[in-house]
Formats: sequence, structure tokens, C-alpha cells
Amino acid sequence: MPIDPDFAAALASHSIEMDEAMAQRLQDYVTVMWRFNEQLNLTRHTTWDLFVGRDLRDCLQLAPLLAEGEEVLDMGSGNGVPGIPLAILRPDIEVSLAESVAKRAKALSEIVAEVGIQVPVYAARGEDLMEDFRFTSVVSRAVGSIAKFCRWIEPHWMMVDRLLLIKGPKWLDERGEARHLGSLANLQMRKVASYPLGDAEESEGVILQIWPKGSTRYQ
Ligand SMILES: C[S@@+](CC[C@H](N)C(=O)[O-])C[C@H]1O[C@@H](n2cnc3c(N)ncnc32)[C@H](O)[C@@H]1O
Repeated sequence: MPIDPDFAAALASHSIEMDEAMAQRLQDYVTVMWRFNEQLNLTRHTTWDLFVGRDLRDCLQLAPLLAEGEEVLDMGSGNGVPGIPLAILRPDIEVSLAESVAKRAKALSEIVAEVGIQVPVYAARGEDLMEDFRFTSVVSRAVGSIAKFCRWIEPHWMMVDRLLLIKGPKWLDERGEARHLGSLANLQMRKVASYPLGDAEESEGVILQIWPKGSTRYQ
């Protein structure tokens, strides 16, 4: 299918330039995902402008933070964001998806099969996968607070190099809560991306990197 003119217009209005083959794959993903969305509650972003301006925007911020060859887990993938666009934008990394709700995981498996990308999908809680699999980066959006992630990953830091969490402006409150609870006591946290969300409040989106204190891998 040729590139949908509304998708092309949304890319242009957000000043995003992209290889046509990549845009085609993204379009295939969104088209199939929207089809599943009619039966399952996967996304409220059902226009090209919302997909580009919210979902793709976050994935484009995340993509350059990953090094070649990384093994990445998208924890709480839901509709596939950020994992599926990330796998399309960065074919040089290995992305897996974890989704704890079985019917959503099944839909994700069918979506990646139809799009034709090699992305394993696990119908499991992300933290349970860390019993058996090692990941260089665990990425996530809209799944849990900073404190919650710290609690989930706490027993598994031997299997995870870092967390990259995509957050909206509430991240400051979440950081306050995590500090209050002592969740960050043995961890380091740094804002590795910040970008305007383009809303009336002129709020900022961020990507937070969290990794164990004492690890020299990141600074
Ligand atoms: C609000 S959706 C977010 C979907 C997508 N990441 C996004 O940004 O649009 C959260 C999803 O995470 C799943 N989830 C929550 N906790 C999880 C966990 N510990 N491991 C795997 N999936 C989880 C839920 O079932 C749900 O589908």
C-alpha cells in the first residue's frame, strides 16, 4: 500500500523526514494495530496526527539513546509503543515485548507477524522474564511510576544494565515519591532526553535513565 497522504502530512507537519521503506513499515504496523484496536482497547491515538505527534515522537527520542546490538525489552508494550516502532527505526538492535495481559500479547504477536518483523512477544510480566533473560536496556512508557519500576527491577539488576522510562511532566512528582520511599537509594537517575510536548501548558516530555550505583557503564 502506498504511503497514506494523511500519514505523509502528519510526518511533514511534525518536521519528520524518513526513509520511505521505514515509513511504509510504520504504516503497516499502525494499520494492523488499529484493526486490532476495534476489538481490544489498545490505543486512543487513532489518527495519523496523534500517532506521529505522540507515539512516534517518543520513539524518535528513544531510538538514538540505544547502542548498536543492544538487547532491549519493552515492558508493558500494550499497543506496541515504544517497542515496535523502535524495532522498525533501529533494525540493528534486538527488541522483545513483554505484555502481561494475554489477549493483548496475542494481538501483538499477530501484529508483528503481519508486519514481518522479528520481535519476540512474551505474554508475561516483564520482571518475570528477567529470571531467565538478560537485557541491556528495559524501555517503557505509561506502565508504572518510577517507584514501581524500582521495586519491579530491584531483584533483577544482575540481568538488566539500565532502565529507560518515557515520562510526561508528572515525572517530578514521581521522583519525589521514589525519593521519599527510598526506592532510588542504590540507583542513579539521569534525564537523558527532554523535548516539548507541544501542548497548551508547554509541558516537557523526558526520558529517564536509571541504573545501579557503582556501575561504570553509564554516567
Ligand atoms: C497503559 S498501557 C501502555 C501501553 C504502551 N506502552 C503505551 O505507551 O501506549 C500499560 C500496559 O502495560 C501492561 N503491564 C502492566 N504492568 C506490566 C508488567 N509488569 N509487565 C508487563 N506488562 C505490564 C498492561 O497490561 C498494559 O497493557
